[in-house]
Amino acid sequence: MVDWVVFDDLMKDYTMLDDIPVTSLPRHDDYQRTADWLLSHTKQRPLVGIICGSGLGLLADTLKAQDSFPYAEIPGFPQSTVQGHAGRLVFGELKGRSCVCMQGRFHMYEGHSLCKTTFPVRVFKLLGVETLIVTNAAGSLADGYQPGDIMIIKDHINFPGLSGLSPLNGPNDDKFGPRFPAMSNVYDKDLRCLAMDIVKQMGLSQFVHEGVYAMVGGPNFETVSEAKLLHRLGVDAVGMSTAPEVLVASHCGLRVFGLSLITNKVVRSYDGQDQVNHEAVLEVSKMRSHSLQLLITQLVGRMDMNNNTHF
Ligand SMILES: O=P(O)(O)O[C@@H]1C[C@H](O)[C@@H](CO)O1
Ligand SMILES: Nc1nc2[nH]cnc2c(=O)[nH]1
Repeated sequence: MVDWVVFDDLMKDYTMLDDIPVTSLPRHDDYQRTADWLLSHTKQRPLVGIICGSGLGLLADTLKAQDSFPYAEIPGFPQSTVQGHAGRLVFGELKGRSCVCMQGRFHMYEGHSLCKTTFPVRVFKLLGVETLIVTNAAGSLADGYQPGDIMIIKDHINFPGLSGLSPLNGPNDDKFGPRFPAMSNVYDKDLRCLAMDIVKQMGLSQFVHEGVYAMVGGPNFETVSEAKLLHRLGVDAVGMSTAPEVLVASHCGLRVFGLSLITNKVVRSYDGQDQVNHEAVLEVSKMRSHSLQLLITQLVGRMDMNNNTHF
């Protein structure tokens, strides 16, 4: 079993762009062992996996017939350290459909390697999950977005990925997916259309957009010049997560749907006193998390199942 304390110790001498010590990367058996432990501790057989972003963990509390496990009790699972991320894996039903929900995710800025931040996604795959729903808190660049709005993610720009930081670095495990996965249609179009339909029926169209999410490394928020750059590049919302999870999910054939909750406008002017902070991010997440929960619940209830790619 992968021992994350020993793993972190081994990794500390390596910058992420240097040679990663291949022998210390998690292997298929490590993911399988964690999945087998979970399958032997719950009767749920989830087809949908959900990753809750900052302040968005309340969704997990709405699952029916729950079995929940603190990350610390799950063999091989990493631990989360960020406020607003409870650190529990919750199994249960939404609209009668079996789901597994990460109440708290892992971020690169916590000091985790990317294969560690995405460890749960491959465990989901081995549990039988077919569709991954990712959520996050994000700052908006797009004109017309307001704090409290929801963005259906159409595509992403993975800045760490563009500079060589990928959870898929190292030998490829063909049991999970191909060496060179395509990413051109990574956010499932049918699910995006279905979500827009639900949004209209819920009367939320005014608050919901479709746009491009960019992942930056964090943990700092953007300088004004960085914000201007992101805006010019066509980024609608920026955050510090999601892209690596989506990459690993797509690599192993999971269908992906993503939502950003806009918690703040990214400051793009030197005038004014506006300063974003994590507490404000959590506050706004809580304010709108109910609409986000309803949207996800409806989506899970209406999505078709058993139709994704298997390797
Ligand atoms: O886990 P997510 O991406 O929702 O968390 C966002 C990005 C940072 O971790 C944090 C900043 O407030 O919120
Ligand atoms: N990078 C980044 N992440 C966020 N998460 C929530 N708000 C923000 C933001 O403004 N910038």
